[in-house]
Amino acid sequence: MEKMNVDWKLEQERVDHVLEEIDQKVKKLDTNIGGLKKDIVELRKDFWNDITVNLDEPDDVIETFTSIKQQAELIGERERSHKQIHKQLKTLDRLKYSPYFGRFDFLEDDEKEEEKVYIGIASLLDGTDENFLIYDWRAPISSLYYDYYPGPAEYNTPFGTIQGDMSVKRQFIIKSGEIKSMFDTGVTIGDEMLQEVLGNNSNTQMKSIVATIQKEQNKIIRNEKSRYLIVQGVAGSGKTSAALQRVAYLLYRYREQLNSSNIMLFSPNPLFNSYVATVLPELGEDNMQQSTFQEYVEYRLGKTFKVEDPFTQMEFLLGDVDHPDYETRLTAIHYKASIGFKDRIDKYIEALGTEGLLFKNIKFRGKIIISKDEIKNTFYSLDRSNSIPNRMSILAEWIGKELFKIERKERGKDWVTRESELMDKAEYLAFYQELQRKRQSSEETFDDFELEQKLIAKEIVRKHFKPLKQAVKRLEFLNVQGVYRQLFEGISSLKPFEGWEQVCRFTVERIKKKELTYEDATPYLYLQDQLEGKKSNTLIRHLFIDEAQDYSPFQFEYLKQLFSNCRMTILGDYNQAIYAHSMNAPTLLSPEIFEEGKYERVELTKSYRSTKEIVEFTKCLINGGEMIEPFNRPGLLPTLTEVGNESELHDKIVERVNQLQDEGHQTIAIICKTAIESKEAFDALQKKLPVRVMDNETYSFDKGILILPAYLAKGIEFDAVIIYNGSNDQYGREYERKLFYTACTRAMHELDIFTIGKRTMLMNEVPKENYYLK
Ligand SMILES: Nc1ncnc2c1ncn2[C@@H]1O[C@H](COP(=O)(O)OP(=O)(O)OP(=O)(O)O)[C@@H](O)[C@H]1O
Repeated sequence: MEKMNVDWKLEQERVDHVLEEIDQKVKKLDTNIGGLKKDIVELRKDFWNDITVNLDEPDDVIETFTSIKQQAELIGERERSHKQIHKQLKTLDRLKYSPYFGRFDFLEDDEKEEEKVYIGIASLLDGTDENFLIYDWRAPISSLYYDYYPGPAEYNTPFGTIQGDMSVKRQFIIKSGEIKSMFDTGVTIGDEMLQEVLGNNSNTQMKSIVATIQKEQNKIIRNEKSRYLIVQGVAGSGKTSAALQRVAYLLYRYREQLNSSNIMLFSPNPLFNSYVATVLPELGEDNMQQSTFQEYVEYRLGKTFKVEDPFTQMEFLLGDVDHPDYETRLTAIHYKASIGFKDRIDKYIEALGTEGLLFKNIKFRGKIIISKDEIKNTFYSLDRSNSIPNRMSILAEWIGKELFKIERKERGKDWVTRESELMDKAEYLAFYQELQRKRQSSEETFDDFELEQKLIAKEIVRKHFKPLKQAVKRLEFLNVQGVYRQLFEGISSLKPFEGWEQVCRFTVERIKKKELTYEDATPYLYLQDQLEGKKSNTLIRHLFIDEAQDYSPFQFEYLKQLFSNCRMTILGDYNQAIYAHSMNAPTLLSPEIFEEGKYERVELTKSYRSTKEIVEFTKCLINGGEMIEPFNRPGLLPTLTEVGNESELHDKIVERVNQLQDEGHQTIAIICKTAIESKEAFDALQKKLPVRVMDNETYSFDKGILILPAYLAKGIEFDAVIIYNGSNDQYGREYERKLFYTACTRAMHELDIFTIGKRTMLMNEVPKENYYLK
């Protein structure tokens, strides 16, 4: 105890010293930034004064141009430095609040002196710029902190492995420059600290976990070897957290080659996007690009179709089982997600190289000017050794030329004369100015009125042809819709399975109505891109896919093509595979869909989110749950309350919510099965509680009482979770097991299940002592 007090005093003195150093740095930077700001303001003010503008002779023009360029570069450079310093100041500000969270002492083999390594969210050098007062948590040496306990230890650097011996390993909680707690730790870092962090109330925004990264998570964060890193992690095991720290790590490790615009995160819904948006800025990094697969689909197909989103698909499948299309859809969803369907499309594409492509007539002013047959004949007359996309671009060029011929002929037509007469003053003036401009840059002379009329005609026709030409460039003459439909219309009459006819009928009917189901979106885009030869995205160099169990093998093939040079970090949990296509079928998490030797797979089995009691309960809800290991944070048993009717249900929920709030819980989620049930719950509860309902249009959430369907709660956590109606009527099918599990695992501290009538059979395997029957 005595020693600890002395240590504490010494450590606080060091913190004070570091804070002084930070202050010195801030002062220095403040002076620099002040000077820079003044420079920029003055440079901007004098921009034109310092430039010699002379446009008389070509040489002078070049000189003027160079002078402008130089001046602009000068400002640009100052502005970049300004931004840089601004960023440094922000980081120093964070360090000032909490300079570091860990320390270990390391004696490198063959060295005499032990180094005391302090770890924080950024590196800090002392006044001589030689010694590290703080090491960035991402520096090579810092990995020792996450990977070893005192004893022999080693770490990798770009120049080789360094070996040595670690002695002290210490953790700190420092707030406002004051050490609040300090522990010497052993095997795992931060049992005490984790207890403290995890015991806190949940937040509406995810937090960074740098101070308490666990060894197995560190493996994910620092992995550099494989093209595809697959992480199967149980609910609450820190997959999303590890993914975000990994983004920060990559940005640090490859800071010369990589910036935040080269990294993209695909997340399950827009709400999740905002939930994770603060983690990287908290670590002093810019956020990566974020999107959802659906956003991409909408961007590509939203103008052509009413595209169904995955939530609507889910509502359908969770809803009326007796719907006449129910079984057909289920079959279609499974098949269209599979590699079998992709193979079929690949064969189809091969055949399309010889026959079967469909085109659209090109019309101008209501008349066909190039017919679809003409286009088709031209396409199939092209050398077949060229790929379809190559032939498509040759075809587009041919159409472009044909259009130009037609365009020229149109100029003399009556409609053009009429239009030129109808031109209003403003339009005419615009044309006239354009002509003047052309006159300056052209050899032609325009004295003649007739010539001017001709040019006006040319401009009018050009204007009308412009959208047509642009559409041709976008290959819109190809009838992708028809080609896709044809797949289900008997051209390839091979029946892959029983019930295929119904799937065909259903698909064609939908497409005719300009509707595209979610399961059709990926195959449709795949087919389109294969025919058109879409270039893959080269900007994104690292793609993160969270909730990867929601992606089908077909989607993965598609993503691989879309991001062909990209590394991928793929994270998910097969026990949370709640979409129909991923149930009892391979998903993006399944090793068999990856090429041997190209991927690495990491498993996380420890759950950090929920109390031990909640994890012991939820692990019994799924098959194979034995391997889930709770982090040892004690709490109360989950409860089960059976009631007789809805009004009793609402009374009990109100009572419980009030109690939870009194206990200090700030985010309380009432989780329903579907959006429809959420709406009903909201209507009933809103008179009695300040509740908010969330749907797939909700982009962020605040603390309080929330009602939402389980599929929207994915990836997110709450202090307390109330299952709205966990009865056997609601969750009576095997199909709903993973949904129920996902809902229950959102709880950090408290889980209460209410049921009208008999509880769900999905709880059959849960031992009675794992919950409290009210
Ligand atoms: N090493 C850690 N230190 C502190 N907190 C952690 C750590 N690992 C995970 N957590 C916490 O556990 C909770 C769950 O983490 P996260 O959401 O990243 O898990 P997940 O595996 O993505 O979960 P799910 O699949 O259920 O959505 C979060 O509150 C996170 O902050």
